[in-house]
Amino acid sequence: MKLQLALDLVNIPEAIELVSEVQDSIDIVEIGTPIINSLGHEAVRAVKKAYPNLTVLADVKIMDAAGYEVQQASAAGADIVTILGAAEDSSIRGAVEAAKKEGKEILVDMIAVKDIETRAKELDQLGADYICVHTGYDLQAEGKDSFEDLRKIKSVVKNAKTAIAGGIKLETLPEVIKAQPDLVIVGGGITSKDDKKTAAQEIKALINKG
Ligand SMILES: O=C(CO)[C@H](O)[C@H](O)COP(=O)(O)O
Repeated sequence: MKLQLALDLVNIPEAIELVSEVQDSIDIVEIGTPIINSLGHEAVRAVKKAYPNLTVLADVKIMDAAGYEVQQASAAGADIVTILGAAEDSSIRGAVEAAKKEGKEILVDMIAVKDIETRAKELDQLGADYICVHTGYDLQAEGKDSFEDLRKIKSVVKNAKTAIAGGIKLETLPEVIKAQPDLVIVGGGITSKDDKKTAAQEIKALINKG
């Protein structure tokens, strides 16, 4: 099980500083959608340049023109690029093809997908590298989580790695670990803490215990 740190509400210097505190505990750093929407791929480029050995995920949440979008994110230094599970099959195929060509990976974000099991089966067939259940901020505010969705995709996905995101913190991690995803994505559970290094270390230690 790997740990991905999601950076959503910081600027580029803050992102670089934050990663320096927690880099020993994380496997992947995500440049979140809000950063890319406001600062563009420059944020991906800067973090990859600062940490060339760290796997960088660009959370661009692609919905269309997927081959082109994957190329752009890859050129900026992303190792993993996200697309939405609700996108057309042709877009998913375009993303997977472009990623393969560049030696990168695709993470499909299942946010807002209603029939999680059926779509996860299809995405698995379409060649997604990761399928990620995700409770976005708006549903987190309503008290929702993705634990049941994770169990559902784990039961149908045969080839892709599985991931979970959305409001995960140390206290809820045991529930996540029970379902054994390949990747656990944590944003606020680390970034909102005063002592981010310790928060990341505690989360990583629990993940390592499995
Ligand atoms: O993709 C996102 C929001 O759309 C976030 O990066 C993801 O939800 C993880 O952050 P947090 O742990 O703070 O929910």
